[in-house]
Amino acid sequence: SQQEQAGFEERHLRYISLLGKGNFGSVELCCYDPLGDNTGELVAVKKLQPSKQSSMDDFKKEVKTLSVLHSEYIVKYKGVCYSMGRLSMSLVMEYLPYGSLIGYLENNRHKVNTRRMLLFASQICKGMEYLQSLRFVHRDLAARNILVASESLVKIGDFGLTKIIPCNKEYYRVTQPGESPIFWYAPESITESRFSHESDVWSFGVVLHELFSYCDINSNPKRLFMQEIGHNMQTPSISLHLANILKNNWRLPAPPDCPPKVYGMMKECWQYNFTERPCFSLLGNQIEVIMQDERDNFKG
Ligand SMILES: C[C@H](Nc1nc(-c2c[nH]c3ncc(Cl)cc23)ncc1F)C(=O)NCC(F)(F)F
Repeated sequence: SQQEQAGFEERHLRYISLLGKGNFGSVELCCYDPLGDNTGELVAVKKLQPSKQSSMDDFKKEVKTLSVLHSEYIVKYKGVCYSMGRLSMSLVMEYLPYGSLIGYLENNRHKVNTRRMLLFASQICKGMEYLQSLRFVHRDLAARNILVASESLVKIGDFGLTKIIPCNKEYYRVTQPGESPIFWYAPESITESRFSHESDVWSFGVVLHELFSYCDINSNPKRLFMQEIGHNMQTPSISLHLANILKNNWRLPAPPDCPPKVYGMMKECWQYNFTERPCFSLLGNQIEVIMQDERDNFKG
């Protein structure tokens, strides 16, 4: 849009409320009202906390990533807003009124049945398939990073850790440890910092688990893994323990009332050997088949 070219002017951005905080800064709900007559539009503004230069570089990369992504299953980038004389910048995105998937599932358990969850899962799958087609590795696929656009549409909403896989390789190796969401990480990501489309598939399996657990705090992946690890505390670091139990083939248990075929799909995503994990297009097809079964059974 012409707005993207021009950029958003800070003086027309009116703060409404804080939507949430991340380890980068915060996201605020604002009204962009250049005419000053309240005909403006609601936008989500991601403000970088004024900190070390590196986060500004990461932030610029995130803006670059988001600005090339065009998919109905990915939150829309609208532009940037410079302030403090181009010293600080904010990322302006579409505002999704239903909020993050975690909050939505907690408050709408009654409205979300198996078919609705499978619809959400297939949309996340399609978003990831699109991301993979551009050689992006998300590295932070989790329910907390999925946004709800409507009762029948979810979008991938955060690309803070997304990296591009170099052309001559099939994976991305990170150096900086940062805030690692290790309970969503594939074993090779925990032990070798190796990230790939296959490690994104592992995380997708964990998102499926969160979905079918209604993001219930008691079945949160971190809590379930820590319960398992807690029983055999030996090595000092949690990530080594986690890698250990995964190597010994312990996996998150099936969520209550989870359809067996869906739990089977999770287990496929959690194959220890990344070459044996399904790809997103195969997962997308499997979900469509289960959705059809659910429709048939539903008719009874
Ligand atoms: C830190 C911010 N946290 C939150 N954001 C929102 C939100 C509602 N509506 C939104 N519309 C566009 C955006 Cl970008 C965010 C929201 N709601 C609750 C939050 F805790 C965030 O970006 N979370 C990552 C992701 F967006 F993927 F959920």
